[in-house]
Amino acid sequence: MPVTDAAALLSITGLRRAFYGLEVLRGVDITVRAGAITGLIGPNGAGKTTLFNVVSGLVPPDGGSIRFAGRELAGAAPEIVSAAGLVRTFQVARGFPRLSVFQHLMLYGRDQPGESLLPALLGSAASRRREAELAERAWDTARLLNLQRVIDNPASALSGGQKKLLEIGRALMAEPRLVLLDEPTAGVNPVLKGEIAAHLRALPGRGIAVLLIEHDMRFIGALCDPVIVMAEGRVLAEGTFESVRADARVREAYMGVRA
Ligand SMILES: Nc1ncnc2c1ncn2[C@@H]1O[C@H](COP(=O)(O)OP(=O)(O)OP(=O)(O)O)[C@@H](O)[C@H]1O
Repeated sequence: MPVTDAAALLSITGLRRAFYGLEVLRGVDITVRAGAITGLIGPNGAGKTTLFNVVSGLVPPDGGSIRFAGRELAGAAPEIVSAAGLVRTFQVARGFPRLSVFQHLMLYGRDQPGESLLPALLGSAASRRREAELAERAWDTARLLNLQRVIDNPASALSGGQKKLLEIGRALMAEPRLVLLDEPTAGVNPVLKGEIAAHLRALPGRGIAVLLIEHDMRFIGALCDPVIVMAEGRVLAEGTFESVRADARVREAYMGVRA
């Protein structure tokens, strides 16, 4: 019987998924606490992105449990998962290059279950109120991520780092309790990495827990506690950054795979 952790927001147990007979997730057990920024690391091909794909409902699991905020979400469709407050970002930011930052934020805020197009088209007082609330939230999100100065610029005109921030903003507009961030600093310069870290550090204080995949160990070390290490479709180690870094099994898993 697994020990239940009172502060567990997300409890994944025995999660399995294979592609064409190749087992990519081989019984993953992970607990994510509310109020924490949890790091997920591991060599290429360990199964980290697949784990995000399964947890966010894009890929159904072959077996196992995903309990989030007291609900079983294994196999649930992506919109059910995000409506439950579990929202993800992608390695390569998605979106519409010609839409402005503001339009992006509004779009993803509006893209919520229960949001019907009809009242918006009819222009009822309730839908106007909802639009005004959304606009306020979009501005709040832009300010939180220091995107307010570029709020009217098209997404295509943003720097690589700003695109990453917009991807995070998109997730925040869904009012999540947990965000899954897939390589939030990939391709970003060191100064902006520091800025992204500072923005992420503010999220637990707003009631948003974070689980992030990242290859930049300095970023992980500065931001994440605990750190979970995956290798070959399983969790290999978990603890503080210092403890997993000192773990011989972790060193071995990385050896020769990535400097
Ligand atoms: N839809 C799919 N069809 C077939 N194989 C897949 C699919 N998705 C993932 N895989 C395979 O699963 C394995 C794990 O990939 P995954 O992207 O989850 O690893 P990762 O730990 O995120 O690696 P990286 O750090 O390089 O992003 C890889 O061998 C990959 O080719």
